[in-house]
Amino acid sequence: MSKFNIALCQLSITSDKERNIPHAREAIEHAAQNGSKLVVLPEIWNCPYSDESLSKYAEEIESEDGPPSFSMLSEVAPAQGCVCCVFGMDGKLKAKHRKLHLFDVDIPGDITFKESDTLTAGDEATIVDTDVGRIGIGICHNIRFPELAMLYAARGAHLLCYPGAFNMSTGQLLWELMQRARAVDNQLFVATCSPARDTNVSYITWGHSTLVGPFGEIIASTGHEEATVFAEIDYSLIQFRR
Ligand SMILES: NC(=O)CC(=O)C(=O)O
Repeated sequence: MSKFNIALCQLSITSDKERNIPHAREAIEHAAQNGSKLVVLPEIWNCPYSDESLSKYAEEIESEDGPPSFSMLSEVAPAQGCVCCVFGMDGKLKAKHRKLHLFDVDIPGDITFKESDTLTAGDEATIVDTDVGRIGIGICHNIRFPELAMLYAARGAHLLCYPGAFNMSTGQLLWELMQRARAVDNQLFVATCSPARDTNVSYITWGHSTLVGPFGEIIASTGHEEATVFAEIDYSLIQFRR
């Protein structure tokens, strides 16, 4: 498929996992019913982005007793005929990306957050062939590392997908810049998807989920509220730009 529609579901996320999962499902169904063949969800879409939540809400995805987030994605992808990054249209998990560069930040008087207190970094790049092209996967902070995007480009990726949750400090400075830089460095598409902003939590996300084209051009974007960004990807533009 060299031309298709993508949806970036910038979801509102609460502390209630039992609400977050059906809420995400509804957004995926809405996106697919409006013609999207690839649906991207935010980083950590089933729980709040905080050190205390990460292990509490985590799921053992290999377990046989139906981890709820995993099961929902595996059911909805074939039911709606779409790829939910990275569940294929057959409902099978096509790839699993473990965040390579953890986000540890300490800006005095501004933001302190240390993912390495609760998470272990992955050690592999993740590139996956899907019905909607070859996709390189990164999670949030991974977008700051040009080498990873270059590696994906060298391996023939058409699109880089970064579910992410930049915050109010680094988001304003870097979110758009990083996406456009990775796209233009490598002349491919870059899609990002953030949670919607919630100002009542400790880690406030920037939002602005975006699709960028191979010349670094913004094709579609949104603000910080809950929204789905719909856009068309046309891979023939990649050749045209090179
Ligand atoms: N939350 C992240 O992983 C990254 C981020 O906010 C940043 O790099 O800035």
